Amino acid sequence: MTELLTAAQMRAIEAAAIASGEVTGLELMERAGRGVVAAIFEEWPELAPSWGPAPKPPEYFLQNDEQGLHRAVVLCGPGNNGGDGFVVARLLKETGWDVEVFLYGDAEKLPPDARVNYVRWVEIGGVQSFEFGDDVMGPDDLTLVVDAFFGTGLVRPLEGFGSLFLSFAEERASRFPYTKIVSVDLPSAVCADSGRPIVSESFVGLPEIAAFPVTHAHLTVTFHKAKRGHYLSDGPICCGRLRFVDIGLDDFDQRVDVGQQKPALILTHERWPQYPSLPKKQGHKYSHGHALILSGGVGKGGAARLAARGALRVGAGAVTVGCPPAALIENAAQLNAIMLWNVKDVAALTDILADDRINALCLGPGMGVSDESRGLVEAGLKSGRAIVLDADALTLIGRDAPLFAMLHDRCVLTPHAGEFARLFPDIADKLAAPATKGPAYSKVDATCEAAKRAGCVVLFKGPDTVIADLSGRCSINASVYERSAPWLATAGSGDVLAGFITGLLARGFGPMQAAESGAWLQTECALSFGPGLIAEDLPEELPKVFRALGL
Ligand SMILES: NC(=O)C1=CN([C@@H]2O[C@H](COP(=O)(O)OP(=O)(O)OC[C@H]3O[C@@H](n4cnc5c(N)ncnc54)[C@H](OP(=O)(O)O)[C@@H]3O)[C@@H](O)[C@H]2O)[C@@H](O)CC1
Ligand SMILES: [K+]
Repeated sequence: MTELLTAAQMRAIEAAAIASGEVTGLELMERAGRGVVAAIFEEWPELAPSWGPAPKPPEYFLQNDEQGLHRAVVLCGPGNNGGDGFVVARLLKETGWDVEVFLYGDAEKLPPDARVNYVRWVEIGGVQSFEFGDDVMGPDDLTLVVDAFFGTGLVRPLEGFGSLFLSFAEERASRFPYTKIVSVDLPSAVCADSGRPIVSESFVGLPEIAAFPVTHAHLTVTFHKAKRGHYLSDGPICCGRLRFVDIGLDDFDQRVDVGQQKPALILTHERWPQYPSLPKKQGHKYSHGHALILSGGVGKGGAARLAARGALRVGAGAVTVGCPPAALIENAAQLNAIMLWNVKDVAALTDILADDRINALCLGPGMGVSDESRGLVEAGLKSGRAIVLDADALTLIGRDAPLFAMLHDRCVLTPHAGEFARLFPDIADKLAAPATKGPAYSKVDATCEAAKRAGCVVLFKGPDTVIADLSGRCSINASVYERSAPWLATAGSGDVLAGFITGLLARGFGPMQAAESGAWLQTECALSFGPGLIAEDLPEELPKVFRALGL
């Protein structure tokens, strides 16, 4: 599990490192720029000089005989991101590249370290001036555009020639696939905390992110640790691929008070040793819990059956589908290892819940939004059991304040964006409002606020699934970059996720752990199966995923 930083946290870590006297800002900037160049050569070895993938010391570069090998345009902004750009420009030039640099800002006002690197650059190359009408990207042989306009300091929309330059770069890369765009730290115009483009009022109302002046990089190279914006919202689309450069700040993470806000964690393979309870080691079926999934009526049972299969595969000792009497035959024809009970009404459910071996419930998939369904949700909540509320149950809770008020700390809500907006309309409005200044309100902020209000775990679905509990703990299961699994967008995959979480609750996982693990496993199953996946495949892929995890 890795912590995702906000811009403020990154600044605090950098400040602590500099205050310690162990490193200077200038050294950090040099490491950053050097790391960007090394990452470019690792990403595209054909761009690397013949002596290897990483830059060698400058004195070596200056003697090389590979002049004019490639051409780069480096876009430098008015702060330290721009300073990194000057370092990159210098190193590329010393490697034998033709390099043109543009400065968006006033050289006299650059912060001290950026200013030093500006001066170092102008000793070996010029800073171009911009005239409207110029083709600033130059001849067609452009290999690389380095976007060093803004990083963690972005607070306002990019305007004037700054936004024009990004459009030029985008246009060039779209015409010539060999022209690569590399963003330093973050794609300029993307907010470090939210992943949302910071847009000017004049763009408000335009639906497409493509219409905004924002970099869609092929590669983004960031420093120390990922920022939230790399994983949230449009961040991943704008970053392209993401590489990390170690600039020697690890020792300072712990020495910094990163403020009141708890860190957001990104779910990774490393977390699995924390859940030793996942493999079954001993015990009989009921010692691994009994999950009850309520189903809809005739012809509406598919969603609950998918959830039940997910709960069983993830390891619940016993799983039962409860359905109205008319749907018993339909369900019986489809289920074997999963038990089937007649839950004809609220009284029947209350009777069943007298059996305290039933320790986890799943309500919502295919359930309908009738008064009867409302009664079942109320009975489920009253029982105090660990409970996953999905789909129709979320609709019911969203329109019924007394039901909402019954949510408790053993509940997990699993809304997609539409359901989230029905449950938390004011929070959804804040998230949907155009981000005109940074740091912008993020999906992490929205999910944490929702969890606090609901008093339980909220899992807000998407490629950037955010999971939060009422204590402020928050994690992101990102199905982006190397974990991108767009084929997960298939009917029923949400029902299986609800089933995974319910099964894990039955296994004794806490609500937050169950939600995190369920979401992570769902992506792993999708990645393991690959394109062509349908919801039924997800539970069947779990044994393979468990084997790969060594469970
Ligand atoms: N932290 C670290 O450890 C390391 C950080 N490093 C690098 O430093 C970068 C952060 O540098 P940074 O703080 O100077 O911010 P940056 O993004 O260059 O913005 C500069 C200033 O521009 C302004 N401004 C904002 N938006 C604007 C707009 N739309 N249009 C016009 N102006 C705008 C705003 O200033 P303001 O005008 O509000 O006073 C802002 O402060 C980081 O991303 C990384 O690349 C590395 O060197 C290695 C170690
Ligand atoms: K940038």
